[in-house]
Amino acid sequence: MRFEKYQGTGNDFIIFNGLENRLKERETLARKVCHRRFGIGADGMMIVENSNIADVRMDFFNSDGSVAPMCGNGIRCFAKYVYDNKLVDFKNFTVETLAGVMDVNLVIREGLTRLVTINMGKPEFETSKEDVLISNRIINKKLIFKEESYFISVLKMGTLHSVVFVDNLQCIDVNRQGKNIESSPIFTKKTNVNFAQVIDNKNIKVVTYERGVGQTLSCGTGAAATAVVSTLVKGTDNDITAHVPGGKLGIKQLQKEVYMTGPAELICRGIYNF
Ligand SMILES: N[C@H](CCC[C@H](N)C(=O)O)C(=O)O
Repeated sequence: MRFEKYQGTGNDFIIFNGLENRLKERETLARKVCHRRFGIGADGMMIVENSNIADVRMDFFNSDGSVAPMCGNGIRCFAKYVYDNKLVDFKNFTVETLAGVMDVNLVIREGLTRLVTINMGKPEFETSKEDVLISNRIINKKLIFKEESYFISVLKMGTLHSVVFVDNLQCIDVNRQGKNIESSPIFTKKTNVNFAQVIDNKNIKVVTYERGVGQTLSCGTGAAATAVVSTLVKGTDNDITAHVPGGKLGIKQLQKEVYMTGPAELICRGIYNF
């Protein structure tokens, strides 16, 4: 099967075209193709499918094979893939995801996609019992996970995110502490975890421990969720830069909707034996 591998601020993905291959056992395929030794290696896998409500549909899988409703870095790479492979004719189009229909806009320079802007929609602070057991609204609440206390905010930005602001990210063991929160029993289907630090009114730092993946170099929906909490709890600007280990993402909040702008790059393409 033909594949293309992309990265967006260091979050990397394998993309298959479901329109040319009827892909079965997709969760198994995701686990195998994302494996860093026995597969091609990636944080996630996306499959292009037809949609009745948008120009195209994106099915997203974490590297452990679990399905996730949305992926911010992934949808930027997905948008570049469908445009460059002429599956859509315009640089502004819609993508159906399990989190709803997203508007994407490609910034093309010298015929190449340089940046992609995604309207991620509105953040949801009211979480259901389906996601969080203890309360349906957690904003800057002190909670204890494995005897360590955190001021945590929980929201849906396409997918479920927990945000913890700290004074110094250097003091956080992202893998250990991220895992403790990600797999806490208060989250019925686990959570993505973002540790963040305010640099100034227009810049924040974010490091993410992703549900179903582990620590990544970047998480687009996580950066967006963190920017929203930063404005709410820390009073930072509505238009900021999120500095992630793999690069930078622009996050703008406008009339309650959240727009993310960032890069999407083709790494390679080839044939995957499955
Ligand atoms: N890396 C993605 C988030 C994937 C979310 C997934 N890990 C989940 O289980 O929700 C992003 O750039 O937004």
